[in-house]
Amino acid sequence: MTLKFNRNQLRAYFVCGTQDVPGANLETVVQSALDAGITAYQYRDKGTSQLTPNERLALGRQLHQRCAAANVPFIVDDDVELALALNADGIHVGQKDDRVTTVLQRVAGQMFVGLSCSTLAEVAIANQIRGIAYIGSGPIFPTTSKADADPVVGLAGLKQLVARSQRPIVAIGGITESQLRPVAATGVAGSAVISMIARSTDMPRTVGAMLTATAFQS
Ligand SMILES: Cc1ncc(COP(=O)(O)OP(=O)(O)O)c(N)n1
Ligand SMILES: Cc1ncsc1CCOP(=O)(O)O
Ligand SMILES: [Mg+2]
Repeated sequence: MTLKFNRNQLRAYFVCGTQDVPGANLETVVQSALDAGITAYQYRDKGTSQLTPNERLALGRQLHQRCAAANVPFIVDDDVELALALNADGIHVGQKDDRVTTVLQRVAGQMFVGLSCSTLAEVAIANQIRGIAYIGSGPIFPTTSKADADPVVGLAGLKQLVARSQRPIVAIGGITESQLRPVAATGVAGSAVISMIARSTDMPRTVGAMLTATAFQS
């Protein structure tokens, strides 16, 4: 049985793959983040990842087990067949991935679906599609973690997207601890980050700051 979506899962959303933690063990990093209190984990293994498809599947099984033990949703990025093979709790797709309507039909209610929207036009279209659980919007600030990132949205742009969206929005892209409160003040349900957690020297403090910033959002 997969975990059902609720917007509080977006409060401290960790996105990470092997490419983001060179020289480290992704399982160890994710377990530390779970112990620190993340509310969602997205398995986004791509780009310079050196894993074979079978290795990616095997690692995904291990990561899902760790998330399940912590009652934290395990979300797969992009790859519908991998998400189904892992019985993931959710999948996240972007505007350049499989069409979200196709993904919704393919997963047929087996998992929740998140969609990337970085413009008002994309949000308006998403509002018309039944079944989308949440929206990921960004990059809010410049990022070095995604080579093909869209233009920077900024806090003012994010506020406009929140006002237009009928689904909860999680902000992503270049978010640092000093920006958590200004990001939360736009009305988003939370922040999704790679570097801020993956490179943290004090994960309990970092994740705690994410949770504190969104403490009174729900
Ligand atoms: C929570 C969240 N928001 C946005 C993204 C970006 O997705 P996408 O635009 O498909 O880009 P890639 O991550 O696939 O490079 C995300 N992954 N998660
Ligand atoms: C996956 C993704 N989508 C938009 S920006 C981004 C990268 C976020 O990484 P970081 O938190 O290190 O900027
Ligand atoms: Mg994608």
